[in-house]
Amino acid sequence: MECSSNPTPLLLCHPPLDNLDKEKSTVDTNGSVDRVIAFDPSALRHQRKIPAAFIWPSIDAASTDDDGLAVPAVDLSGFAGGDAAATARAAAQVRAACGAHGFFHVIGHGVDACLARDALSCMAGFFALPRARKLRGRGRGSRSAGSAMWGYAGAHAERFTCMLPWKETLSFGYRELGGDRGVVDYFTSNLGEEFESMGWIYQKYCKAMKDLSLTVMELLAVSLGVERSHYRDFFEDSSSIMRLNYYPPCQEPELTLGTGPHCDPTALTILHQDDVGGLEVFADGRWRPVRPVDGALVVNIGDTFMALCNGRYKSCLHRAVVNRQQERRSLAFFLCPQEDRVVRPPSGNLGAPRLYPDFTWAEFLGFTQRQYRVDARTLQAFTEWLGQSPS
Ligand SMILES: C=C1C[C@]23C[C@H]1CC[C@H]2[C@]1(C)CCC[C@@](C)(C(=O)O)[C@H]1[C@@H]3C(=O)O
Ligand SMILES: O=C(O)CCC(=O)C(=O)O
Ligand SMILES: [Fe+2]
Repeated sequence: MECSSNPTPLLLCHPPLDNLDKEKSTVDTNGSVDRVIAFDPSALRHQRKIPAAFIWPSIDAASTDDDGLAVPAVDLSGFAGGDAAATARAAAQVRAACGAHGFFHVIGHGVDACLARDALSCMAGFFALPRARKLRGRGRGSRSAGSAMWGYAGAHAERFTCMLPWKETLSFGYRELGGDRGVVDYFTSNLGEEFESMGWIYQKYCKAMKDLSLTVMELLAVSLGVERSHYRDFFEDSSSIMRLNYYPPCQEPELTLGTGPHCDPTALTILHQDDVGGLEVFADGRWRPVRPVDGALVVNIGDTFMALCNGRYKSCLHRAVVNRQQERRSLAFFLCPQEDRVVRPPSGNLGAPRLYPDFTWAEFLGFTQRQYRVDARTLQAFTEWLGQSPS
């Protein structure tokens, strides 16, 4: 199973790489472009055709093969309980999946089923609000790397001019700090006091995702033959991104995409998708659905982990398609290193030569916010750009 071949080596509506200034790579803004459209699904619903800005090249859109991707269901309960045979089995499953395409399901993960259900269902209340109200969720205050990404976005129309994704998102940062109510505060200060209970749901959900991602980090270490706590320790002070994705039904789903083809630049993604389906992975030269499995969460390796394991495990191209009939919801928790931590593989058995230079998450995040690449080369392009830039 190979995921590296590239269906569309395209760069989306952005300035060329050479125009980038390394000094500015850690700041949080994305040289914004003229706004072309306000994504309001309730108004767009009444139009027969979708606006041209949402149309993707036919090579990208709607080429789904029905052949679902084989993703193992990795049971974490035995591993977490210290069972040696269960650990060996889980590590072997993860090794095979991550060496091939980087996607697997986790079951027996210990995330409270009611919390997971509430986190998926309560986002409906937010996305049903009038657009002006949702825009209050744009976020304010934080100057940390990536904070330009925080808040509500309708089709990213304020960032891009063409090939817009057919989705609305609400994004916010997550960091485990004393007091642990950063998410609640984000909701109440940006959306209003009436969003406090929703804030608590995501506060608890993010904590559950952080704990789960550290468990997965331990399993990844075991599977790679690295000291068990190595990656867990690295991500203990992580500063992650939580994103709520809402994909409205679309009258011309074969012309557009909910999320365009990309590799997650982050370290690890835990995706909780509803039962509609839409996630697809580019493996063995075609787009293959990852079908929803009740109670399972989808985990995938991102570019930053690929660098942390010197390319042993793959960060694979994926996307989300939309459909005519049903809205779809997904929750993505992106585990990211603390901004200034240096990303480098552990010395020892992951071997030389090094495939990627040292970098920090702040540098890489800044790069991705200027360069959204609809191909599998983001990390490669970043590496080349770092090499070219004066240090
Ligand atoms: C660091 C990130 C940038 C994106 C959100 C997280 C992880 C994945 C990235 C993204 C989903 C890749 C596809 C394009 C994108 C613009 C999107 O459709 O949302 C990306 C995110 C982003 O830059 O906001
Ligand atoms: O919604 C999905 O299924 C995938 C979304 C995704 O890949 C992302 O947000 O990075
Ligand atoms: Fe993704």
